[in-house]
Parts: sequence; C-alpha cells; structure tokens
Amino acid sequence: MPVDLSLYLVTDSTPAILKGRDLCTVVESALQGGECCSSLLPIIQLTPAGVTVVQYRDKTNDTGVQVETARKLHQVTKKYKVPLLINDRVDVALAIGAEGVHLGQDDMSFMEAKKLLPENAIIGISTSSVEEARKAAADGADYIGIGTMFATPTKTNTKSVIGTAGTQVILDAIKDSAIGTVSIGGINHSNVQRVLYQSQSPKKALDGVAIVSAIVAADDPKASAEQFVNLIRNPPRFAQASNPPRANEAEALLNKVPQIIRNMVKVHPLVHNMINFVVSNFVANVALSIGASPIMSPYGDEATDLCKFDGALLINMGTLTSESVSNYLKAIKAYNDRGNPVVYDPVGAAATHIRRNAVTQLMAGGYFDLIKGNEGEIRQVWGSSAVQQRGVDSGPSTLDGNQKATLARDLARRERNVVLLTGATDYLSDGERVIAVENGHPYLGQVTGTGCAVGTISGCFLSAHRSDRLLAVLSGILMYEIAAENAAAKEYVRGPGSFVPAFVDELYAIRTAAANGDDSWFDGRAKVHEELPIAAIMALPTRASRIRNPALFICDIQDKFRNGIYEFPKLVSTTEKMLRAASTLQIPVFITTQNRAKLGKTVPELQQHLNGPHIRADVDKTLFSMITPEIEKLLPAPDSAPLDVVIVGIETHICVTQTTLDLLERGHRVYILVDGVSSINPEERGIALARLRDAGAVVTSSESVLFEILGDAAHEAFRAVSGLVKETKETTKGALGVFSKI
Ligand SMILES: Nc1ncnc2c1ncn2[C@@H]1O[C@H](COP(=O)(O)OP(=O)(O)OP(=O)(O)O)[C@@H](O)[C@H]1O
Ligand SMILES: Cc1ncsc1CCO
Repeated sequence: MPVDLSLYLVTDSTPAILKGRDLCTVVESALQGGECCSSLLPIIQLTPAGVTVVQYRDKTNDTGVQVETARKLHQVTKKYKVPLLINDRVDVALAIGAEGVHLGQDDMSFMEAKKLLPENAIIGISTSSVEEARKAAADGADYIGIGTMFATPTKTNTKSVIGTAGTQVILDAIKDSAIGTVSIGGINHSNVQRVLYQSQSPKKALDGVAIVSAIVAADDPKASAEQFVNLIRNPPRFAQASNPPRANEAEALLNKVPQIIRNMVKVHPLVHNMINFVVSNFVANVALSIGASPIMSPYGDEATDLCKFDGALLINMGTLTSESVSNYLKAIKAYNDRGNPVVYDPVGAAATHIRRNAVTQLMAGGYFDLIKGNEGEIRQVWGSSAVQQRGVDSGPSTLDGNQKATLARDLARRERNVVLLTGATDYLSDGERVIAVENGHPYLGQVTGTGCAVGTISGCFLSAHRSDRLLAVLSGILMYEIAAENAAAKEYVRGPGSFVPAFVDELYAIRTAAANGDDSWFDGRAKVHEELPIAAIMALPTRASRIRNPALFICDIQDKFRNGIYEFPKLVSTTEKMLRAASTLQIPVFITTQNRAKLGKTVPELQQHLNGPHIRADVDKTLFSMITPEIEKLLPAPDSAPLDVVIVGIETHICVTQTTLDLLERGHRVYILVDGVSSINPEERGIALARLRDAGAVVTSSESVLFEILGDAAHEAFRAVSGLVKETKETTKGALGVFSKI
C-alpha cells in the first residue's frame, strides 16, 4: 500500500520526553501542524501536509497498556486520515486494526508478518546496510527506515550511525526499486534540510524523515511539525545545482577566470577565519593582499553577527583544542542557515584520534561548500581509516593522479559540494567536472600555511562568485599559484624565506592589475586540464594491501553452459560472492558474454548484481579474450597505474586463458580464482592454471583475494566483507572442495 512518508512521527512514551503530557494529545497537536501550509509548492519531491504517518513505539509498557494506548491513538490518527503503524508488535496491530507495522531486524520476519496481517497492511523494515535494504526491497516491504542518521544522546551506538554518506550508498543500492525510504536518527529542525539534500543519490532520494523527540518533546508539537513541513518543502539555502560537464570545459572555465578575479577584488569580501595560530598572521596578509577583508575569530557565538556581512567562513582545525569543535559547529550553523559559503580545511585530519573524531563530528554537523586538503586529509574525510599522517603534512602518497582525481570527484559527489585536493598538481571537482591545476612552485610546499591560505582565498572567491563554486575556487588557486610562480622567478628570491614577502607582493600586483582591468598577467599562464577519472574510489587501497587497483572480470557465465561445464553452480556461487563484494567495495566490474544471441545472457542468479555505477562494461563478443576493443578503451592508459584484475568465468583454458595473457601483456596483474573458473573437461583447468601461473598470473582463491583487497581489519568495508565471507562459508567450502583438486 503506498504511504506518504514525508513527515513520519515516531512516538516515545518515556516520561522525560512526554513531560507529564498525554501521548494522544501530543500526537494530535503534531497532526494539526502543517494544515496552514498546504498551498506551498513542493521542492524536494515531498508533499507533506503535517505529519503524514504515525508510528506507535513503546518499548516499556506491557501488552495491555500498549493495546489501550494504540487504540486511543488510532482514533486520533483516523480523524486526520493518517496511517498508524505499530512498532514490533504485530499482535497489537491486529488487535486494534492498525494500518500496519514497523519491524526491526530482530523482530518477526517480514514474511511471517505478511502472513498474519491483512493483505493491504503497510509493512516497514528498519535497515542500516545495503544488504538489509536490498532484502527488504526484494521481499516486497512497503518502505524501509534507514538509520541511524546521527548519534543522539539516547542512541550512542556509533557503529550503526551511517550519516548522509551511508544513507546515500543504501539509496543508490536500491535505486531500481519503488520501495519507500525514510531516514531516522537524530533528525531535527537544524539538520533536516541537509539530510534530505546530502543523502540524495543520483537516482533515488529519501521519501521522508522520521522524527522523534524534536516533535514529541517539543513544548509546542504543532509548531514543531509546522516548521518541519516548511523545511522539508524547501531546499537548504546552500543548495546548488551542479553544472553539467561540457566539452572543452577547462578552456571554457579559463576564459571566465580573469573576470571572476576582477569581480572578487571589487566585492572586497569578508572572510571569517577560524584558523590555527601558526599561520594566522600570514593568512590574514594573503587575504589583504588579494583585496579581501580577513577577520580571525575562534569564538563560535560571534558568527551570528559576522555571518550577516555575507562573507565566507573558513574552518581550519590546525590547532584544535577541546573547545574548537563546539565553536566550529555554532559558526557553521550560522553560515549554513544564511546560505553563506563555508570552507573546511581538515588540517592533520589523519594524524591523531582526536582529529579523526573531529572530522566525523564536523562532517555530521554541518554543510561545507568546499572541502580542501592534501591527500592524507582528503582520504581521511572520505573515511579511509587506514590513513596515517605524520603531523600536518600529507605523508607519502599512495595514489596516482587518476586516483586523486577520482577521490576528489567521488567525495564532492557524495557530499554534494566542491573538493580541492592540493599537492604539486591540485585536483578540483564538483562531483561532475574534475580539473587538474599544475601551476605553483615547489617553494609553496616549503612554507607553512600556504595550504591554509588556499582555504582562505577559496572562501573569498566563493563569497564573491556564487553561481559556480568550482569556477570560483579555480580562479582563486590560479591567482595564487601564478603569483607564486612570479615570486619564485624574482632574482632576489633565494629560498622559502625570501619567497614569502615576494609572494605577498605578487598577489598584490595581480590584485592591482585586476582592479585596473588589466588581465595580461594571465595570458597563457594557466596549466590546467580536465581529468577523467575511471576508477571508483571506494576501492582505495589501504597501506597493507598489495592489490592497489582492483577490477573484477566476469567471463562468459551464460545459461547455455549450465549443463556442460564442470561444477557450474559452484562457479556461479563464487562469482555471486565476488559481485556482492565488488558492490560493497565499489570495485569496477567488467562482464562479457560469448555470442549472447546463441548462448544466452549472463545467468539469472547473477543478474541482480549487475547494476550500479561500478559496473563498467557488459559486452557481447566473438573474440575469445575479454579484451575486446570496447573493453580495451576502458582500461587505464599504458602509463597509468596497472589494474589488479580478479578473474572468474569459463572456460579456463580458452577465454579465461586468452584474457589473462592479454592483460599480462598490457602490464596488468591478474588473479585467477581457482574456485571461480571452470571448463567442460575438468582436466583442462589444471593444465591452463599451471600455464597461466608460469606466464605470471597469480592463482589463488576468492577468500584470499577479498582479504588481500581489504589488507587491514581497520578498512571501512571490513565488517561488510567479512560478514559476506561468513554468510557464504558453506558454498565457499563446496566450491573449494571440487575446484582445489586441480
Ligand atoms: N611541488 C609543488 N609544486 C607546485 N605547487 C605546489 C607544490 N607543493 C605545493 N604546491 C601548492 O601549494 C599550495 C599548498 O598545497 P599543499 O598541498 O602543500 O598544502 P598543505 O600541505 O595543506 O600546506 P600547509 O598545511 O602547510 O598549509 C597548493 O596551492 C599547491 O598547489
Ligand atoms: C605546523 C602546523 N601545526 C599545526 S597547524 C600548522 C600549520 C600548517 O597547517
């Protein structure tokens, strides 16, 4: 039964929340909220008219009281034509004729509940992982509750906290299903718009938000519900449509840069810096020299006044203290509410436990228009727990240019903002476009605060130019890095020490030229190109992993082979496990079929796993090798990092062999899974595997490869992948039982 999930109220009967009030009165008040606003136009595909569904959740009272309370609540909800769902208790729902139930993972199963309840009853399921969400969708649940969104004082089990990033991954995984979705956990008036905005995956958005204490504990539940209705009907003030990529984007952007710089100088923006004490003076001088107006203020409460000047806020956590995070959060809220830009520079993000925690709190606590940092910092923000920074420097790089570009793009896409990953080459992305900037000078890496100043400068440009954030930041870095090149070229500059004053002078010189309408300083100077990432960044290698650039190749697992191939079902089960892991880890997958018209599609058991952004190719072929011209085009260029191809499929001695040899010839590494390859004659397998091992391929097992990709139990996907290994241990055993006897 379709249900409007827009504003989903979950009740709480604990005395501290109800504060002596009757639950039915509180719920009725909340149901009245929003009646006044029904003429507003929906903006985020939500059309609430007050609370749209009520869930009665009562973990303490006994059955008699629950039945009685639910019956009374039902009288109220019926008056407002809003469905009442009962948490956990199918028996209570049946007793009072409620419209449906909401079930947790440990409650009665969906199938059991379906059997007991009337046919049109609404059934919702709590989920916190892709697996649970997919299962609920496949079972036919009406909606899923996705959570926990944010940690709350009452729910401190941080393991289940998935944030907007985790919610987005779940939404993406079920994008082809019509199942309803509602986010739950710590949602209140100040974060509801951001939850809806940042959780959105390209093809599926949340249908609503579940609210508990922000309505039930509110002094005026009606006013609270009304405020929610208004908020969920409108996008947050910082929302911005991203610009679709165009051909020759870098060139088109460069043409606009001088004008953006002239305008920034004219606007003379205020930049509010919450910045470390090491670089404070240098950064203030850099801001002044480009024509902006800096103010250094670490005191969060001051932001309520400062944000009214419509400048930008910079959060630079270089010298974090016990009070910093709460001050930052107050300031971020003030700027977010006003829609003024906020830049986050997570200095030293991966250096200590305290900084890693600060990243988590800040990312959950507000919206950043720009996240800027070096490789180590951006990796930490992405969530790779295996990063270790020594101090504030980036540490040794583990990513090549393409991977950095991909990281910047995927983080920007996930957060729906702009990301700048700095280094000798800077990578700037808004989630669609990725621009690489090669200007600058090595002296910049030898002076402390040059990265911090990029944050401040970016804030100035974001404040002055609001319609295209990527262009604004690009203009800032080009002004900055060309000034650095000019300074380093002065004959009196002999090293980082004499470089600093010359650099401030050169920034000032460009600012003066721009103020006079003179753009000649820019002619032919920008070293900028568009970078096209190919990989998906969830598969970022950990330091401990030798498989740095994994890809999964699935060779010709088609229906017509089902009866001929030795132990075909076992090869399919290994492949299914690898496909599920590839989805969790977002490892790129390449699939082929041999003469599909004659031999059929990839087998139905695998079809449900063949969707998602990580599926890079599904190609029909006549060649025996999978390296067809179409697939060849998608492989990394010869001078980029080679792939670690994990291959499964049939037949070992023909298509698998020829694919492996082609890949080895092109410099890639190949891992052949013994439990994932087969032939018609089992004896062919051993001969082929021995030959391929001689040729340089690694012959190994699915489980071994999965743990090698993880490399470290601290990998963010460790729990998910080890859970999968555990779940499939019987089929793995079965496959190894037949396939390891080569
Ligand atoms: N070798 C280099 N060649 C050219 N430009 C560089 C080089 N190293 C750094 N830069 C530039 O210096 C600026 C700062 O980048 P960097 O990655 O050093 O920041 P950071 O590590 O955050 O610095 P800090 O913490 O000292 O402020 C960027 O604009 C970057 O392009
Ligand atoms: C050296 C240093 N330590 C904390 S912040 C900082 C400046 C570079 O970001």
